[in-house]
Amino acid sequence: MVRLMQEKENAENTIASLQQEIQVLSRMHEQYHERKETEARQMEEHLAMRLKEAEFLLMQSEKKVEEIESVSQLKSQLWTRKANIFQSFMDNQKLSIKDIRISSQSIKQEMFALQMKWIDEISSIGRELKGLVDAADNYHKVLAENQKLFNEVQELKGNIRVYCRVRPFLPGQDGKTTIIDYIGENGEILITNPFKQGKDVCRMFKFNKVFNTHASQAEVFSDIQPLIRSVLDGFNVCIFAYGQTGSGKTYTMSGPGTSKEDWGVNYRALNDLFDISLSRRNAFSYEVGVQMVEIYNEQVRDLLSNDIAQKRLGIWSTSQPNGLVVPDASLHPVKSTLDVLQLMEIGQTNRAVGSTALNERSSRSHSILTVHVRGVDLKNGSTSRGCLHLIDLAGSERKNAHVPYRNSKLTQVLQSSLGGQAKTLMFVQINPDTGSYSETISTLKFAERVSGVELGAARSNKEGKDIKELLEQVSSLKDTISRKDMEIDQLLKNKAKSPGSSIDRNDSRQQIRRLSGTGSSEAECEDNMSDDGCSVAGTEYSVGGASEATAERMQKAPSRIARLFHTKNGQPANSKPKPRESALKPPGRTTSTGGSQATGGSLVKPPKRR
Ligand SMILES: Nc1ncnc2c1ncn2[C@@H]1O[C@H](COP(=O)(O)OP(=O)(O)OP(=O)(O)O)[C@@H](O)[C@H]1O
Repeated sequence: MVRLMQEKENAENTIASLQQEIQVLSRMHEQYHERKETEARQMEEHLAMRLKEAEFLLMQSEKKVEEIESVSQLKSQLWTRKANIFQSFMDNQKLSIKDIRISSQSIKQEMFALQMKWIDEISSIGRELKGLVDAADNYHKVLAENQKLFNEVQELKGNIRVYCRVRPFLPGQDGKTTIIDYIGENGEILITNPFKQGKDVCRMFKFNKVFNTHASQAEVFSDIQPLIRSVLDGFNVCIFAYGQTGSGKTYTMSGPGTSKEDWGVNYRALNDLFDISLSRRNAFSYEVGVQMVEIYNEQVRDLLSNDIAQKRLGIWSTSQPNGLVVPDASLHPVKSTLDVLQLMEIGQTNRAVGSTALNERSSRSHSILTVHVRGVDLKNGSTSRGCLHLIDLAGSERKNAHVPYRNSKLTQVLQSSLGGQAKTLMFVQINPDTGSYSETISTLKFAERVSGVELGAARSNKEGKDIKELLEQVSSLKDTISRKDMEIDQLLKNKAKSPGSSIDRNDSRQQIRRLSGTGSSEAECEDNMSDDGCSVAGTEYSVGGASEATAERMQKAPSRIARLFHTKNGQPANSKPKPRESALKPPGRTTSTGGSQATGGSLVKPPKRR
């Protein structure tokens, strides 16, 4: 029993401990269960969230799939369209290539037909060309004939032409009264004396043409164009404006501005010169050179020289064979109007540099632009030389009273262009203001005298082949003569030294010359020269190698010019000079002094003795 009791007790202890264990285990189980539930809940929540996210992502991917599907659909449509376009382009290209092939075939056929036609035409042109060559042979003859006729017309118009231009009143001079009463169609101009009344109040002048105040620059130039043509035909032409200060000389010669409408005679003349030379380029080749000098206080200065402090330039009595009257002034070759304009600008600048008061100086000095033109006839090789003087004169009232015109440097420089060989155009500029009445009348009187002077027919400086040969012969003869002269002098000296000799020097010289057949006697020469009032006996009038006709002209021109300026001094101008010795006078007689003393033109010659 005890044992049983013991066992019972043990069993009861075991049961109690087991119960305790069961309790502990059940508590642990409950805790575990609770924890698992909590975890399961958390997991559930987490899974629910993930589910939502997955659903969202799914939705988005579905959207994207839709988008991609629509884009790819669009792209595929685009590509299909492009493929269609490309296909149609290719089809078109194929068609065009077919067309091109067809047309190239037809062009080839046309070309072949054309070639055949050309061959026919070329052979017929060849025949026509032959005819043209024959006609071209005649062209030169017709051209020469034309030039002759043209010059005859020019001669009929006279080789000194005087155009009068009336300056309008300037802005601000509206109330002023004009002294111009009437301007006629045929060059008449009637001037009223504002200080007189009754009869003799008006005075009529007549010139080749009178331009009224409204005349445009182009109108004024239109009558001058033929003169410019003459320069290219080998004539010397001189254009200048004369008038009191402020009467419009510069306006007429240079123009008031640089626009084409404003261009004065200078620019228009040069433009025409180059235009005409261009139009003749198939028949003639021209070389053009320019000199520009200024005459101030009777000194000649080169306005185109680099050396500003130029020395006084010498003037040649007769122009040299190259046509230069002032050979030491620089000569600049030019090819276009622009070249000349640039040189003129340099000239103006040099004028300004050399002057302290430019305005004062420019209205007291003359500036002379000389354009030298040498032409060669491409067909027969003959040459011509012409020069164009464009002159900006000093104001007429500013001229130095004690320098007579015929002795002035201006007339010496212009000798070859005022003589019988030249064509001269003078613009008489007048101011319509009553205050300028007396100056205007004296200007018009001078111009009237100038327009009455007859210069004779102008001649061109042409040297044909035969003339060239003659010139060569003449120059070799002149050499022979000068050698003989030296021999004669030597012989005479020897004779004079030998005792008992009493030879009349002139007689023996004439005898020897007669024997050698070298022309006129010296006595005759001296007679003629003194009779003509020429105090520069022994002056050489011939240009090296001038023909007889030229020599004759050279003799006449000086006298005419002397008369021109003679009349200016109020003396009669209608007596004709006696013929002088031949121009081919032996150089042994020549005592040419060069510079201003030598006299190729009568511009330095004293008036004829009466
Ligand atoms: N035909 C014209 N029409 C309009 N204005 C003119 C005309 N002629 C001259 N003039 C004007 O008159 C003024 C004087 O002219 P310009 O300078 O040409 O005279 P000038 O005779 O050359 O004088 P100078 O002897 O001082 O050089 C200028 O203002 C010019 O523009």
